[in-house]
Parts: sequence; C-alpha cells; structure tokens
Amino acid sequence: MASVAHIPVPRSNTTIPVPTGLFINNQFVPSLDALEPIKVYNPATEEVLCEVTSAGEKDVNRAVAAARTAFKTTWGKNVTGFERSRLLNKLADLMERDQQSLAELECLNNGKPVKVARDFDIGDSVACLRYYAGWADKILGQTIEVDRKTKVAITHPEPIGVCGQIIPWNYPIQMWAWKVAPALAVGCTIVMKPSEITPLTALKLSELVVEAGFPPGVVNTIPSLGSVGGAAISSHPDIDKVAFTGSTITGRRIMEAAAKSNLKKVSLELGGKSPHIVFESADLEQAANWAALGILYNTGQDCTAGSRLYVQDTIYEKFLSLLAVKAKELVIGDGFDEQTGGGPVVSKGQYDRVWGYIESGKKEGARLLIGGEKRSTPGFYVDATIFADVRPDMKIVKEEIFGPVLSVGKFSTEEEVIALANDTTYGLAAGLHSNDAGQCMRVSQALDAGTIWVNQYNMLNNNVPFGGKKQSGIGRELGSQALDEYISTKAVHWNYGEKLEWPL
Ligand SMILES: NC(=O)C1=CN([C@@H]2O[C@H](COP(=O)(O)OP(=O)(O)OC[C@H]3O[C@@H](n4cnc5c(N)ncnc54)[C@H](O)[C@@H]3O)[C@@H](O)[C@H]2O)C=CC1
Ligand code: BAL
Repeated sequence: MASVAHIPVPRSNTTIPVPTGLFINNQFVPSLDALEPIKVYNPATEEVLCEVTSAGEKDVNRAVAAARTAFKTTWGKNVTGFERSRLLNKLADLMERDQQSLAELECLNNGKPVKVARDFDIGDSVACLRYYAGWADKILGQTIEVDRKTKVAITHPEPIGVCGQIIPWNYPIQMWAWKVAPALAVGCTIVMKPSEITPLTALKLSELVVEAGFPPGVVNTIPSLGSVGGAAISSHPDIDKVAFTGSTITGRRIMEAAAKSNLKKVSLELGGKSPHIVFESADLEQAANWAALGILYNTGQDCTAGSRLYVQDTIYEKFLSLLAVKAKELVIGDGFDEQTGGGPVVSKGQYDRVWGYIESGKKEGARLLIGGEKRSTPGFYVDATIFADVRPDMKIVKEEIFGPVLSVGKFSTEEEVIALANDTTYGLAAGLHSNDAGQCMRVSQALDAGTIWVNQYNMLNNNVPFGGKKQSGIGRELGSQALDEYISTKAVHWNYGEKLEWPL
C-alpha cells in the first residue's frame, strides 16, 4: 500500500490527503523501478509540499498492460455508450462535489488562485465531462450505399485502444478533463502522465475515478519525469495513440518517438505567440479589458496568451495608458484570498525563464511601460509587465514567454497588421477588436490561426473545437472533433447478392 501525504490548507486547521503512489488498476501502488521520488513545490512559498512516486519504464509497462487488459475485457467494445455516459456523469458529479478542496490543492501546487481554479478550471472541467458524457451514446457509424442491389458498406467507429496522455502544468485539472473525457466517451483506456511539476490533482482525481465506478485499468495515473515516463509512453509499442499538450520542442520529440516505434496516432496541442489587434473603431475600454485578460489570465501561462498586441497608430498612446491602468488593477498575490486574480508562475524554472525574457526586452531597447521589477518577498511572483514600441525582430516578440509579459507594437493599415500578425511559426490563436463588421470578417479570415476571437479574448467552449495550425499543433480538442482523435473507423463491406464470376 503506497502512502498518503497530508497537505495543510492555509487559513484553516484542515489538511488534504493526497495519495502519493502510482495509480494502476484502481490501486495506488509503489514503483517497480525505485526511482528518486518527485519533490512537489508550492510556488507561492517555494516550499516542498510533499514527494510523490516517480514512474519508470517498468511502471509504464505495468500501466499499459493494465490499460490493455481493461480495453479487452471490461471497457473498449465491451461496455455500452449508456454505461460510459453514466460513469462520466458520475465522475462530473464527484468533481463538482469536491470542487473546493480540488481548487485548494490546485492553488497549492500550481499557484493559481482558489477562486480561479474553482470557478473557471474546475467549473469548465465538470462541464467538459458532462459534455462528453452526452456524446458517449451518440457515437454513430454510417450505412453507405454501394450499388443499391447487392452490396452495402457499414462503418463502425471503434475506440482506438490504449491512449497515452501527457499533460502540462498550466491547467492540471482542465487538461486532465480535456484529455480523459473524450477518450472515455468513445471507449478508450488511458495511461495518464501528469506534469512532474503538478501531479497532485491528477492523483486526487484518480480516487474519484474509483469512486465513480470505473473498472480497474480504465484510467491509470503515473507521475514521472518527461524524459522517463513521457518518453516511454511516446515510444511504447502497445500504446495506440498519444495525446499531448505542452511545448513545441517536446511535441516534436513525441512525434519522432511515435514514428520510430509503432506509428501510434499523435495529437499535439503546442505553443503559441498569439497576436491581438486593436483597430481604431473598437470600444477601447472593452478592448483594454480583453487585452489585459489575454496576457494576464493564468499569469500568462497560457498557450493562447495574447502576447503580441498590435494597436492602430491613431489610438496608440491613448490605448497604452488605458491598458496600463487595467493591467495594474489585477491583484496578483495570495491565492487563498477570494479577491486575488493571479498567482505566481509555477516553478523556479519558469520564473527564471520569464525574467530572462524581461531582461532581454530591456536590453533590446523596448520601452518598459509597467512592471519589470522583481519582488523581494518569497514566491515565484512576476507582476504584469508591458513593453511598448517593440520591433518584429526582438526575442520577446518572436518567442513564447509563458508569463505576464506583453509586447505592444503600432500599425497603420489593415494589410500591415495582418502581415505582422501572421509573421510567426505558431498558429494557435489570434484576436481582434473593431466596430466594423466587414473588417472583423476580413481580418478573421486572413489570420492564420486555429482560433480567432472577435471583440473578446481567451474564451473557449467545450462544444467548440480548439487546436493549432503551423507549429502550434496537430488535431483538435473539444467539440465533436475531439472524439475523432480517439476513434478508428472500421468499414465493413457487405455482399448480399453479387455472385463472383471466376476466373476474372
Ligand atoms: N502549450 C501549452 O499549454 C504549454 C506550453 N509550454 C511551453 O513550454 C515551455 C517549457 O515548459 P516545460 O514544462 O518544459 O514543457 P514540456 O513540454 O517539456 O512539458 C509538458 C509535459 O511534457 C512532458 N515531457 C517533457 N519531456 C518529454 C519527452 N521527452 N517525452 C514525452 N513527454 C515529455 C512533461 O513531463 C510534461 O508532462 C513553457 O515555458 C511554455 O513556453 C509548457 C506547458 C504547457
Ligand atoms: N488555454 C488553453 C489551454 C492551454 O493553455 O493549454
């Protein structure tokens, strides 16, 4: 029996018990590989919260074997859509029941405020589970006419099999839900590798998987280092599909490993450097709110962060003043205070990385509008930082920072800003603000990204597909499109009348 860590909850006398073993076959078990445990930190205090078991290659093999057995026996094609739907709805109910303690744990491990984790990440995740519960008994095949008299073809949308799911640290619960819900809805089994930086809520959710009544082996959770467990999943010969969210460099490695092993199906949700455009006709007050949200939500640790802002020259200085005020209004601090809107960045590594970019912006001559000063108190906090008058060749304009650091540039014409916006290897998202409907339509058509927001930013819905173009990814999450990522379509050609004349 593996152990349980009791994590103290600030401002209360309570603790949250978190199982720290590997979750395989509905049990928390010790590692077969006996690797160094993973130290898990609180980014608000820089202190260690607990240690969790780190899976090695033997553990990955054991989790895959459990998932394969479940796929062949209790899950896969052996369970009805009605039952998959019932279990997903039950899991959603349990997540909703535990939303406060899950939000507290997410805050302690990831840094995001409890209010944000509870009302947005978990609220959206519960809805995501329910959305895919709704799909589970509606995964339909087709009857395809072949010649009307002697033959017909039937398609069966079958679950693809055992899925490796590798998720990042910026939305630990939400990325879990985005991956797990469509996979379970179609009948796949799962080997889930949470980020080694934020494994706690995935372990806690594993308890809910048992309580909901999922059979052993359907969902397995194995915290591990990316270079160990993540690499073993990507190259595993008995995993049929890998779904990943994270950096473009790791996405490339996963695709390479998939190609070199068993050609498993791959879906990738990768980085971005998303442009956000404000035209002179826009409601400037509203555009400033959305621009602040676009870069500050989740402390900028968002693949869709609107990190390149382009403002029309006629309103440039006025808009910058407005934006500076809005950005300073967001309270970044104690995540257990319900007034707090933003937390620290997730880790020392991420903190150093973001400060490296801030220093580079200063060195390359961008005008520092607000922020750019380190706090002297503990915690990986980075205050809202805005650089104006940036040039396209600056590092802060070209590279994903994943922090609350905005680069603002000026443009004069629609054509000019479309060219600036599309001048990137990424293609995840883009936003524009304008009061001219024709311009909204023209520009949203011209922007080269998987998601375009018009007069808003960063709003996603469970029933709308999400994913990237160019080097921002392959495949789609959310919406009915996400189901396709987990389906292998079988075509049955049926002859009920043709006699074959032989030889030909
Ligand atoms: N698109 C997104 O949502 C995310 C983007 N990023 C970007 O990546 C930068 C670096 O963050 P990292 O934590 O290093 O991202 P990462 O892409 O390395 O980590 C994401 C996940 O991939 C796993 N991983 C790492 N190496 C692997 C490998 N060789 N094979 C399989 N899985 C592997 C990690 O363990 C984690 O679960 C961030 O600053 C940000 O720019 C990071 C996290 C999420
Ligand atoms: N905001 C979409 C999910 C992500 O950042 O990974």
